[in-house]
Amino acid sequence: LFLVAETGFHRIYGYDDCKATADWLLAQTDVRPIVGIVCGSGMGGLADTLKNQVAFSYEDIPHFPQSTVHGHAGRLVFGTLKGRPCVCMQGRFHLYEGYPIQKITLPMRIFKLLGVETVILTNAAGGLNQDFKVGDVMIIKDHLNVPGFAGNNPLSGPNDERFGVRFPCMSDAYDRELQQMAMEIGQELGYGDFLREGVYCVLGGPSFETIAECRMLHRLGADAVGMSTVHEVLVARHCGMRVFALSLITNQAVMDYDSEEKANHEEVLQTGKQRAEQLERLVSTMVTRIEQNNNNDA
Ligand SMILES: O=P(O)(O)O[C@H]1O[C@H](CO)[C@@H](O)[C@H]1O
Ligand code: HPA
Repeated sequence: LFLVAETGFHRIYGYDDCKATADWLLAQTDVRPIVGIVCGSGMGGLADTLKNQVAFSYEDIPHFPQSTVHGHAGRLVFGTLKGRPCVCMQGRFHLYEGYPIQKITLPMRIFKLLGVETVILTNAAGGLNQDFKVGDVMIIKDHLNVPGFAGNNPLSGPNDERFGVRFPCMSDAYDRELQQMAMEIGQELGYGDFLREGVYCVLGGPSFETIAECRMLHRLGADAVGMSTVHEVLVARHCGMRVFALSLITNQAVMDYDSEEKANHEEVLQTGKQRAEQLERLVSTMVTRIEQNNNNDA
């Protein structure tokens, strides 16, 4: 049994497996989602705001990985946000959980085959930009893919043209219209004081960064650092979905040897709770304004 589980863990799933999972899900719900949402650490409350829910535990979904991190419930929730059909991952997967990088991102391809056109990703991140405060929400405008520098890219391996091209462009990874829309909605909702934009840097984790690493990343142009999202963005863009992503700055990255601060996951989850309601309002308002069939040129 152990051997079977081990083999399953490392198997790379292809188009037919993704299609089988998508068809399995579509057979069990009438919801036909046009927006897919991924909840970051401590931000799973977003999924609870969906109406007319049909929810699946990850362990019941064929080929789906399991959530292993506190703050990631492990449920795929279908439903509507202000009348718009959505699917929401209440819990995501990370490299440090030990999954192959292609498996972490498998849900993006399933989203695509469910009919999703726009993906909204949220994450918890450490603030590197010295102007950022804990509780700030950073609209991601670009990323630094550090694991990718070492060849750790979910698009490595044979390319299946049914999903996308061998060499996808990433200079337009984060949809500019959606960034603009988020800024406008944020202003309307009175969130201007804590709404920022910037560059997100992904690392492998699970250890938090050293002081020297934070200083280096900041100098390289990163405004926030985390352990997720970028892999999902690469796969979502590869198969032509529009992407919007935001980071909740849950802690200030430690950049100073005199600091007594220590990064910890409890603080990350706690900050998530404090901003939960505003994040939910921002995302649900965005969903109501996202037009259908906007990604045909992608
Ligand atoms: O990126 P999300 O899933 O929000 O989680 C972030 O929070 C955890 C660390 O506290 C890491 O997993 C980091 O990536
Ligand atoms: N570093 C990396 N990942 C994180 C952090 C951090 O400081 N905070 C939340 N996720």
